[in-house]
Amino acid sequence: MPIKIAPSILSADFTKLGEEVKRVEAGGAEILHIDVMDGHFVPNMTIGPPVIKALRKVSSMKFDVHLMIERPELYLEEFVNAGADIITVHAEASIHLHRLIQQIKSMGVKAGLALNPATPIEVLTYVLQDLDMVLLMSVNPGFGGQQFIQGVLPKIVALSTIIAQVNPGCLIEVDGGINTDTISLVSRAGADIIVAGAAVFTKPDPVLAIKELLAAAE
Ligand SMILES: O=C(CO)[C@H](O)[C@H](O)COP(=O)(O)O
Ligand SMILES: [Fe+2]
Repeated sequence: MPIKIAPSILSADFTKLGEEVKRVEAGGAEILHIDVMDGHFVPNMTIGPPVIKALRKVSSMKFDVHLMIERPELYLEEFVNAGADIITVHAEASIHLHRLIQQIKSMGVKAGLALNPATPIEVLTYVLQDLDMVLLMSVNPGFGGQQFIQGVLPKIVALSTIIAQVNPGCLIEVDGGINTDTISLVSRAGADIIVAGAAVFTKPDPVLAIKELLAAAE
C-alpha cells in the first residue's frame, strides 16, 4: 500500500478551520488527523467533540482522532457521535488497555493505540492482534512543530516486522516532526500513514506541501 499523508489540523488556522479542511480534502487528502489534548495528559489544550462534529458537516475524510487525554474511556462515545472514524488512545493513559480497545471496537470505529517515544513496543504484545493501527509518536506529544526524534526509527522497523507476523492488516502511523527531510526515513522504516501538521498548514499552499512530502517520501 502506498503511504498516505494525514494532515494534522493542529497547525491550521483555527479562525477558518472549515476552509482549511475543505482545501486539503479537495487536494486529495483522505485522512484528517485531529489532535485532542486535555491539559493533563499533555501540557496543552486543543479541541473536543463540538469542533469535530462541526467539521464532520463539511468533510467526508476519514477522521483520525488522536486522544492525548487522561481517562479516555469516559469520552469515547462523545467522539464517536461527533464523527470519529479511528480513535487512537495512548497506552500511557490507561491501566486497562485491553478493555479500552474492546470498548472502541464495540462502538463500530477503528481502534488505534499510541506510544510515546520512550514507551517500548513490548506494551503491544497482548493487544496487537486486536488493533487496527499503532501510532508511534516521533515527538513528545503536546505541541506541533517540534523536532523529529531519530531514535524512533528502529522502533518503526521493529514494529513493522512484528506486525507482519502477528496482524498484517494493522497500520503503522508515525506522528511528529515530519517534513521533506524526515519523511523518507519513516517511510523506509515501515510507516503506512504519516501525520504532518506544521509541514502542511504553515505552508502558503498546503495541497502543494502534501504533494512535496509524498514526492520526498519516494
Ligand atoms: O500529536 C501531535 C502532537 O502531540 C501532532 O499530531 C504532531 O505533533 C503533528 O504536528 P507536527 O507535524 O507539526 O509535528
Ligand atoms: Fe497527533
